[in-house]
Amino acid sequence: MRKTLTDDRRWVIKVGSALVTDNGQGLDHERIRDWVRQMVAARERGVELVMVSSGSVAEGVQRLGWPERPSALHQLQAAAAVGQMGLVQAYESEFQRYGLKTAQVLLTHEDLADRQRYLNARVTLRALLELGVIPVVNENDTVATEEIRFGDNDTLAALVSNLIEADLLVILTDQPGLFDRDPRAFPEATLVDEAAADDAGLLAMCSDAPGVLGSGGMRAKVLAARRAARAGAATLIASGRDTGVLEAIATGHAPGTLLTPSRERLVARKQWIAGQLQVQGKLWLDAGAVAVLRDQGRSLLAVGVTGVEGVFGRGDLVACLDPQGQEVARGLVNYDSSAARTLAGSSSDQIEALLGYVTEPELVHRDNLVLTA
Ligand SMILES: Nc1ncnc2c1ncn2[C@@H]1O[C@H](COP(=O)(O)OP(=O)(O)O)[C@@H](O)[C@H]1O
Ligand SMILES: N[C@@H](CCC(=O)OP(=O)(O)O)C(=O)O
Repeated sequence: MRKTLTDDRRWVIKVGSALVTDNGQGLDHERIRDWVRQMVAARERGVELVMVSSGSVAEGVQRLGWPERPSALHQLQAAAAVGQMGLVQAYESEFQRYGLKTAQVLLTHEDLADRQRYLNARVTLRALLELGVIPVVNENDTVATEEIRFGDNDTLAALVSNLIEADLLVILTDQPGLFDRDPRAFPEATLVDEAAADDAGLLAMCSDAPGVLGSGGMRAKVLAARRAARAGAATLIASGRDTGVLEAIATGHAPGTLLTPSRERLVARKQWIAGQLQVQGKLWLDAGAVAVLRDQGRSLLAVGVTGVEGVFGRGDLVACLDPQGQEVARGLVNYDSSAARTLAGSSSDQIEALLGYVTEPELVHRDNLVLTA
């Protein structure tokens, strides 16, 4: 029996490019009007809402009269700047019909990687919710270069869910939900009704390829559900083409695929660590270290480290890999990369003799360590 979502009080609703722009033909005002109507109804039942809307590039391409989506970054950035105007205009005027205000929030990966800016974004979003304003979030595509992009708004929506501690992330897309195989290639694929967000089998069901206008495909949505689950949120993947999909959530008959959290909600600081997209280095662990991290929630000591990769400073984010190279955890490291190389394999009481100083007895303290596998 599926968990009902009727008690969820804070939702993030993400809509994909193909939906918002009627498959790239231009903003689908009718559909936007219908989502807004349903969101307003949810608000009246006491739900707080943040929207994450894609579509700036697809809308910009259409407005500029280009025959297809360009591949050059500067053209994508220009298209995003043009299309974003259309997006905010559409949401603002639809919500205005109900006397509600919207706020444009454009975020980059760097904004959320930096702890101070992350906290600022959190305060702002929460202030907007308190003011009864609907934040409409997108990636700040005009300044985000290839290396620092989220790339897909599913990831961004999951991080926004973490920022506002949402109960529910709704990902509206052009499919009725997650199928056991890509329905574009396998018409006989069947819809998954409910699963644990961290179920390892889910990723194998997804092809990486997005639709013509999307960017992350179903894989990005499953990964987003995992990220949201770490902060305690469930994710519903459903068709934005179904009329009444948001109303159905409120009445307990949500269509689509529900991916539920199976672990305890991480504390806020650990959510931020888990939400980071880029690591500065890697620590290879022996099997014993993997076991104590995973099963006993202990700190990582240098004695369990067999190799160090990358150049990083004290306080940077590093990934911890098992002997097969699979990431098992990530955390903020207490020693820089050259000190970590010196300490690898040694016990904590040797730190002073090896380095001439001791900052901490652990390489990564458990308060700064998050299991990711
Ligand atoms: N197992 C799967 N179940 C459903 N859709 C899948 C699956 N694997 C791949 N896909 C594809 O993912 C696409 C949705 O991703 P994407 O185009 O990025 O959407 P959006 O623009 O809404 O973010 C679908 O059109 C579908 O063809
Ligand atoms: N920031 C980009 C988002 C691209 C994107 O993630 O698209 P989608 O996979 O349709 O959600 C835009 O607005 O075009």
